[in-house]
Amino acid sequence: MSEVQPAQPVTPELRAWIIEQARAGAQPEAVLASMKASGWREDVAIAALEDTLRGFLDERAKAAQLPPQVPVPEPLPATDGMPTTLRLPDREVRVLMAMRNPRVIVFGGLLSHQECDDLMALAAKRLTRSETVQTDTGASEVNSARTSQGMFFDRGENALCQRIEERIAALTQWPVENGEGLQVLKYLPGAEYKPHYDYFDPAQPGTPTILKRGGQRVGTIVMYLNDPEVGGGTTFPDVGLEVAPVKGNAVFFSYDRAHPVSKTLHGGAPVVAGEKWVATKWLREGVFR
Ligand SMILES: O=C(O)CCC(=O)C(=O)O
Ligand SMILES: [Fe+2]
Repeated sequence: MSEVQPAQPVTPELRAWIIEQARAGAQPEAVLASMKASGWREDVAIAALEDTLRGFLDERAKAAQLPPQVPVPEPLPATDGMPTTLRLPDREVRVLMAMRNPRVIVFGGLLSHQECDDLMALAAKRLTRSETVQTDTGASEVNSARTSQGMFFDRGENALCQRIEERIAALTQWPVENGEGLQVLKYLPGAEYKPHYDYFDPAQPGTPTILKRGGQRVGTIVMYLNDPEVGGGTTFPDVGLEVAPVKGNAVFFSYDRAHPVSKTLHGGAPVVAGEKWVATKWLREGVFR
């Protein structure tokens, strides 16, 4: 049982001193040690440090014009130890790799091979040269950085889309209603998707219009529907990561700020041999209608 102690007030002088220490490059352990040496209880000192530094960083982020930090989907439990398998209501999914910054998780067997084949067959009839949202006007356009063919399903358009959407909602603990419809892309040899961010650039004039429908994108899941023979990995150039496109597997990543500090620059590497098919699911901050 912990003793009840009188509250120790975090005075403006103490806050100023903490910030001064941080600016001078003092290690948190050293700051904590000096606070303890001058009579602070450790738990109270930690809370005072956290609170002061968070406030300081929030102000600096605003001054640096960083977009606000927003909640993001998170598939793994916050408990210690990474699970190797996630038991979703309708399927067991393997965890193959996880990275903290940027948040990237690779899943094994998110889709069955049958589901991949069925999704490709449904999409094949409707493929057209890929378009991306043009952020200066909000309209769609053919973009030379994307040499794939693509199509969009509406959310819940058919039983297969519904099943995949519900599985992804369970995986990411993010409501089905906050998801865009699935996008399917097909790349032929030589085709690629040059590195880009999936969030909408806050500096572009068309972005406020796009954000009226569900807010920012905060997470992406790219599902691999087939095995290209060579090439076609999903690259994250800021951290030198490339995810192998393996049928049924998927890569998840999230971005809590619509800014390059998210380190979520990513692209589809050129396909060297064979075809590459993916289904992409984007998750929004709010309800996407
Ligand atoms: O094809 C890939 O590996 C990446 C696809 C992608 O970045 C997207 O659909 O936004
Ligand atoms: Fe992307």
